[in-house]
Amino acid sequence: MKQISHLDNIPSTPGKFKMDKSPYNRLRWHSSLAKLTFWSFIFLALIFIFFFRSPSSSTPQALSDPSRRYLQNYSWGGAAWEKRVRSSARIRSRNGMSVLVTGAAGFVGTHVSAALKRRGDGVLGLDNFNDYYDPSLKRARQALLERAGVFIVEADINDEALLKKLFEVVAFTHVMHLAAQAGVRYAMENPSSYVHSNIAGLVNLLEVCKSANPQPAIVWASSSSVYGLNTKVPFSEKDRTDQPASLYAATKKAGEEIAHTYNHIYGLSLTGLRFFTVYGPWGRPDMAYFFFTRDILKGKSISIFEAANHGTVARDFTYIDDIVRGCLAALDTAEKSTGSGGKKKGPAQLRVYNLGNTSPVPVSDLVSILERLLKVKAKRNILRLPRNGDVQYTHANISSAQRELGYKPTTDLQAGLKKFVRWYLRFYADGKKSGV
Ligand SMILES: O=C(O)[C@H]1O[C@H](OP(=O)(O)OP(=O)(O)OC[C@H]2O[C@@H](n3ccc(=O)[nH]c3=O)[C@H](O)[C@@H]2O)[C@H](O)[C@@H](O)[C@@H]1O
Repeated sequence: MKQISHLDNIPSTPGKFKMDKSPYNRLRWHSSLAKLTFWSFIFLALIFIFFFRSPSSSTPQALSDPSRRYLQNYSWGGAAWEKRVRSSARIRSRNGMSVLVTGAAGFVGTHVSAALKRRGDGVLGLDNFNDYYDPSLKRARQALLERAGVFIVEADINDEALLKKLFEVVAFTHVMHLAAQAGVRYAMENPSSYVHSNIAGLVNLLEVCKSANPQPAIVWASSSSVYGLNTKVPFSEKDRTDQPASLYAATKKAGEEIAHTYNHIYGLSLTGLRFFTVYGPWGRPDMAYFFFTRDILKGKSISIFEAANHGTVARDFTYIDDIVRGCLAALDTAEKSTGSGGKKKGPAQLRVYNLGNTSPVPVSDLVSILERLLKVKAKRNILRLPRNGDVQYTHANISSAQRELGYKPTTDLQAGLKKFVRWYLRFYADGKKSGV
């Protein structure tokens, strides 16, 4: 009876479940309700399992699939957010430009953003702060830029809605596209992250740029790695680039072809810059000069690669300030896109330049310079160059950049590493940051 009195408290529902006052019917109604509750529970449980456990659901997949882990739900939008975006992108000098810098919390992105801001250009940063390397270094760069008045929007270049919104809020004249999955050897560990950022992300960005009105001019980071197995040195832009040695190089090469397509069809002005092993303060901890420094200081042995028959492995190491000057010159000489409003009005500029130092240095010499600067002897472990994407030698011919951008590198490896080491020791001085 207690149960019946309990049922009495259930509000009457119209139609099928209309209550009858007889005790017998009440019992029957009770059993129907119990069944209904039971089956509703099963139904809800199935829905829960379908949406929250199925492989197509975004939450678990975002965790298990490394290529999706950057597409988190970043919060953006709203009046205050738009105000910050506008203020960061506001031009403060005569003839200045308004630049969207992707990968702004990255090594090159931070330096380029700061340099643009210093001369009065409007700069808005974009970065997904992924954990390919220690995100706290990216956060420290972000803090540096914030003090300079550059706001970094936290989002992935694959986020179409966000990119569209940014172009609605600001009529960017230029895009400096530096967001990418970098690193040659990591491509064997996480290939999909290269496709996600360097191909899908690039296409998404170009799609939004081609529809923007006005269309911006785009300067973006390609790589010396596109020369791959090319043996003709120094590497000139006209040399073959159809033998990439790593998936990373292949995605950068694909980027150059994709750039051609968007230039051809939509009139986007596009300049690709082939960077040669860029190093310096605020650099990337996944690069050899950086982790050699860390490991030498820790007394850990370092692996130095050599080619067959003790062949020298060398790089055309290029100092960050030289690269920044090259990037700014590429932006300054970029012509307008010609497809604004959806109709291409004529051929648009399509360029590619080597930005190197023109003086390759063997990796073993790099280590000797570090030993002198750190005043610590390295524990050298000489290894045969693994077959994981590395090439033996890079050397840039920079005559095109010299002629057309006025590019002239001025910092040699000794001077550049001195600045890097000074920064490194100061940045990690408190012993709290690991350097990785
Ligand atoms: O300029 C480029 O195209 C590329 O430069 C670097 O790639 P990489 O030149 O391979 O730079 P590191 O990874 O710093 O290697 C520098 C040199 O040290 C050597 N190395 C690397 C790691 C190691 O443990 N031992 C070692 O001897 C490599 O073989 C290479 O010759 C960047 O990581 C790429 O993102 C960039 O696109």
